[in-house]
Amino acid sequence: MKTLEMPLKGDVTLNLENLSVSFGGLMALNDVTMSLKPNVWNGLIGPNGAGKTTLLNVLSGFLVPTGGSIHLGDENMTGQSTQNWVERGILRGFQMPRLLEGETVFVNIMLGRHRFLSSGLGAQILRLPQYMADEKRDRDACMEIAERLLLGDVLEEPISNLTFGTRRLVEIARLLAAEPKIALFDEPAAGMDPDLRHELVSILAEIQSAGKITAVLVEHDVDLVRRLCPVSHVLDAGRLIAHGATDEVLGLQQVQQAYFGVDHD
Ligand SMILES: Nc1ncnc2c1ncn2[C@@H]1O[C@H](COP(=O)(O)OP(=O)(O)OP(=O)(O)O)[C@@H](O)[C@H]1O
Repeated sequence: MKTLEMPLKGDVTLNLENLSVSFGGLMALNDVTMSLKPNVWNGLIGPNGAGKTTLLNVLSGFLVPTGGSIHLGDENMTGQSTQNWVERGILRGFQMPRLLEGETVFVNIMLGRHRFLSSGLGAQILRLPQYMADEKRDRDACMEIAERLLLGDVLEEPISNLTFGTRRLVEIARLLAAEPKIALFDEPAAGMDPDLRHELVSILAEIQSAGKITAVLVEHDVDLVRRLCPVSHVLDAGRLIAHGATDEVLGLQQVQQAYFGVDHD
């Protein structure tokens, strides 16, 4: 099977400094400092309620932090809109896929290409050459991604006809179609049947080993984190309690205690 080419490089470091998010009195993130290096896949793990989804929300502009800062290279991204995050190639998936239910699989994947449209509305309506060239480029890119994500046979199906697992594949295809520099995955394989899950993990491993994008993977399955992420960050009750090489981090007593409830004393 053809390997997916991801043309953009995740060439900038995302630095989070003393990041906090509070909901009333609850600190969902508490003074979190971490660095996401270019082209590295980062596991983001921790028990339920640790703050993982909150962190993804902050890193995609869905939530404004109550304290601290985020810099993408030299650029201050703190509190920027979702559109600004998308324009910089920082893109996220959701635990529950957010798709246009009445539209086809192909139309949904094509939405990922929106940020590459260089021609205006007038050119689209008149189908001017620049628009036609953009459209062909985008259709070709989407076809390739759809084929690799096993969606070739359902391209014309409306989303409402699909199983949950296939919806998740469509959302991941849309994310990849947008050529992310930094991809934020929120338990991408959760809820999939074992065969589909196996396929998806192979595809993610292929993209990871190509080394062209940075990723954050929120995941409860530590074997999957071990396979895909050389580096991991562990949150517990909003605090970053460990980070470093995944195998080392998972072996730490503090992490075992927080994550698995295992006490070595
Ligand atoms: N919009 C909100 N309003 C109030 N509290 C919230 C909100 N979003 C999250 N929280 C709380 O913030 C804390 C962190 O939640 P978050 O969803 O980030 O955890 P998580 O690590 O992703 O958990 P899980 O693994 O269960 O998905 C939890 O106590 C949660 O109840």
